[in-house]
Amino acid sequence: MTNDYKFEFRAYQRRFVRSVTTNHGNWDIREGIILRLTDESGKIGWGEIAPISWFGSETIEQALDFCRQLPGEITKEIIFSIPDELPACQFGFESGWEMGSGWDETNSQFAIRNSQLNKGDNFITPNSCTDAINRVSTNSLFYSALLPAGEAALNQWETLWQQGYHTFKWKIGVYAIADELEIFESLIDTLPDFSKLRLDANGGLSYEEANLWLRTCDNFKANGELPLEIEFIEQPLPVEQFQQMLELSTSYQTAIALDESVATLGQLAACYQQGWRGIFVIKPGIVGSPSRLRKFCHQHQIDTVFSSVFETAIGRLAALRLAAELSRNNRAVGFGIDHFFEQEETWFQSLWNDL
Ligand SMILES: O=C(O)CCC(=O)c1ccccc1C(=O)O
Ligand SMILES: [Mg+2]
Repeated sequence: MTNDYKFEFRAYQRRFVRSVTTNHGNWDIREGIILRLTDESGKIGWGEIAPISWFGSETIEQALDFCRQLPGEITKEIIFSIPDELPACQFGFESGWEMGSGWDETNSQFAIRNSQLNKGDNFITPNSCTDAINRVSTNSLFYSALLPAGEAALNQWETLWQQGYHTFKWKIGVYAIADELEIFESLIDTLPDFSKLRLDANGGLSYEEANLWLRTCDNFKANGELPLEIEFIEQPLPVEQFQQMLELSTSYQTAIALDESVATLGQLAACYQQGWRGIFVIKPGIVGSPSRLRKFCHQHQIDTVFSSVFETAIGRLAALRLAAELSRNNRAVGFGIDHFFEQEETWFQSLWNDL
């Protein structure tokens, strides 16, 4: 058998049920690429390329250009030599290969802890990805749910709590800090005991604001009145201010998680080299090559939180597989279903029906 795979791809655009609001503004439509690799024995692997250029990955146009210049038949060598400038492509192609003909190879190399993905699972359709997700999910992972920014969080957590979420993430740095601190106090007062709260600033705080948030969180903790835990503040400062975040991480009790700063594997390695031993948010969809991510995580026992890039079921399965395999410290994964897309059942059929 040769090393050749038939390569097909389709670009997609999907509207979020609800707009995602961060300190960068509103995000309404997810654009990405679904790819299919078929080997000579007919084994199929689906992959997803879901870039977030404002977060440090390639743009959707760069990813499309890359796909368009490839021939209709590609090799494993091509898949494993995609340049680092295209991290979402590295993820999409490599995980597509793993799901198809690389499935046995990667599963024997890296036993999937508790995930109960069946050997012989045949991912003929994305629906089978969704089935597999349910098996990975219910068996080994806790989920964090994303709350809407601002006051809307106060009305949203309860529904999510009833759905079984106990860890919540709330975006900060979106509105004036005085207003957000006030909402924060109400949120803390109303969240049930033993819930966990993550605050994500998306790099949108000033140094003074970051200190104020950390001090406020530390005070809540010191007062001991919190049966709820503030798990961490995520990416308080812009990527360029790494040294300040390093300093903040040693000055406060409240933990800091880097996200934008470690968007790609190269950045992650650089932050580790420069002494970061706090939490690393890993978004597999844009971090780059899964095999190199595995190698890094096995070599350096870093504290990780795995997180979605709001991909569809195809990228989500590959990302959750990595999370189940590489997560430590039992931290909830940021793959809440809060911003799911419209027309979940039919979009794929219409995307691929001309093949
Ligand atoms: O991490 C999570 O809990 C949910 C995912 C999330 O917040 C996110 C999703 C897409 C782009 C950026 C981010 C972010 O963490 O800032
Ligand atoms: Mg984040």
